[in-house]
Amino acid sequence: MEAASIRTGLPQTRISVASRKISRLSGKVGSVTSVSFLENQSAQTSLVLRASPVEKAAPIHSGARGGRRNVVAQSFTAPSPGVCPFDQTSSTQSQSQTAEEKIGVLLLNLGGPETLHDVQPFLFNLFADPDIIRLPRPFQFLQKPLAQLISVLRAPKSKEGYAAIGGGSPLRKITDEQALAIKDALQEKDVTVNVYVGMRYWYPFTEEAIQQIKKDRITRLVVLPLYPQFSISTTGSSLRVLQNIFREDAYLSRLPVSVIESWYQRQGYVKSMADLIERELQKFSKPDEVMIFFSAHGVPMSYVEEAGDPYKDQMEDCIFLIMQELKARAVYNDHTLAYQSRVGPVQWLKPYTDEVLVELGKKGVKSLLAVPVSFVSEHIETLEEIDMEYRELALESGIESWGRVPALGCTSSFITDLADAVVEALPSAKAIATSSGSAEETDDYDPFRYAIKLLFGSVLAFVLLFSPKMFLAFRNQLL
Ligand SMILES: C=CC1=C(C)c2cc3[nH]c(cc4nc(cc5[nH]c(cc1n2)c(C)c5CCC(=O)O)C(CCC(=O)O)=C4C)c(C)c3C=C
Ligand SMILES: [Fe+2]
Repeated sequence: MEAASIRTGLPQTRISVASRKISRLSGKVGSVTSVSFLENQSAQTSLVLRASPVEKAAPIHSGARGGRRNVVAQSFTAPSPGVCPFDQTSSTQSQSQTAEEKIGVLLLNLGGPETLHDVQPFLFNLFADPDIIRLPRPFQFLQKPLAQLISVLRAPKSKEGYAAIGGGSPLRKITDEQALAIKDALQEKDVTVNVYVGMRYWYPFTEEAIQQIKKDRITRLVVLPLYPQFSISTTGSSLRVLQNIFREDAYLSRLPVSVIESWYQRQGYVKSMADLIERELQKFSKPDEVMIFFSAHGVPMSYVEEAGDPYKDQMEDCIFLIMQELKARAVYNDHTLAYQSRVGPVQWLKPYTDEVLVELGKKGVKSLLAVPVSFVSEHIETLEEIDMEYRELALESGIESWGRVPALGCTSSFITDLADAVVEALPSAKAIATSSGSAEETDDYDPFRYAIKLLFGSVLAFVLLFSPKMFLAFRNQLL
């Protein structure tokens, strides 16, 4: 698989700015772009893998909140001959490396509230993320007060959504299942790994996963965000968290790491999506007359136009590849792409899913197959937004026949492909270099300054947001 098939959007400099010093690494393993999230990599820190005959089956722990372990699958042993050996470099470190190799795979995901009680604090974590609400530098001290306010305003609407899908997000359960499936798929390839789940906004948090990785003395780590396409708001945000944790820690900063930045371009993913689409099309009475409607989670337009988020380019590329695969199978349906789930009073990527559905209905489209394409598990936006809200809107707009492609979940061809991506990424794992945080990044550690900022920020946020005009603008968009 050639490097030329990888189209990840933007040149390194723009990505670096966009995702706060998350820099791309040169290495491209198969069709996966491997990245490391800190600068100043040194070949001197690469480690040698040695096969170990010892294999110890370990119990499986399902991650749980509040300090319970989030290793969803683990066992310690050496990689397969297919992965091993790695080239030994000239470093002293590698020469002294004799311990068995313990490979970790860290799955990154968004996380979701497990109960209705979790919804507001989950939303707070989400909106407190500077990669989700990107405030200009002078206003960054408003981040947490704003997050508090927006999460409280948004919570009732979100709760309704989560209540409609059973009272909580299924994300954790599905991600745990995917972790186990990836572990098993790797084991079938004779690669024994521990798989960890690190969520960005809810349990098990990424920080917990990293603590477990440290405890387990993992010696090589592959980071696999469960987002096919890269966005500053998803993969970028999770990598920023990792970057911050890794650079402060002596063990972690020496750990060889490979990050699979985006993988929508992998054949296994594209073919698995095409399989699902083909299968769902067959459920319609006239399959070739069905409009294939790709619905992606949106991001604010400014992410793409100002911050250089490659998400839109990657999404369009992804749809192109899936349609190309379908054409190769003689499936020539019309298709379209729109963006869903916008939040707040700013412009998001267009066209918007709801508006396109209405237009298609007006144009006389009668059969439509919705394909969620930015996420690989069922979640609130598939189960509630697409299956309930958009379905109803489509039927009201004149569409008579509605279908929806399920999320990939644990589809075996897809899981096998992710396992392949891990194997391909292993050789390019590189240790990060330690560097101290910038003034901006270490700012929050001064509790006194933090308290003053929080107080001042809260007052300002409330004054701004409770001015009738601002409040109404926000409220109308959030509720
Ligand atoms: C590729 C996927 C996603 C992108 C890009 C993304 C950006 C993004 N999201 C919000 C705001 C919210 N997202 C919420 C839930 C949510 N988001 C994603 C994925 C992406 N988000 C998923 C999979 C989920 C669902 C998790 C689950 O519990 O099932 C929510 C909460 C739900 C709601 O109230 O609608 C919010 C809010 C922003 C602002 C953003 C880009 C800046
Ligand atoms: Fe989202």
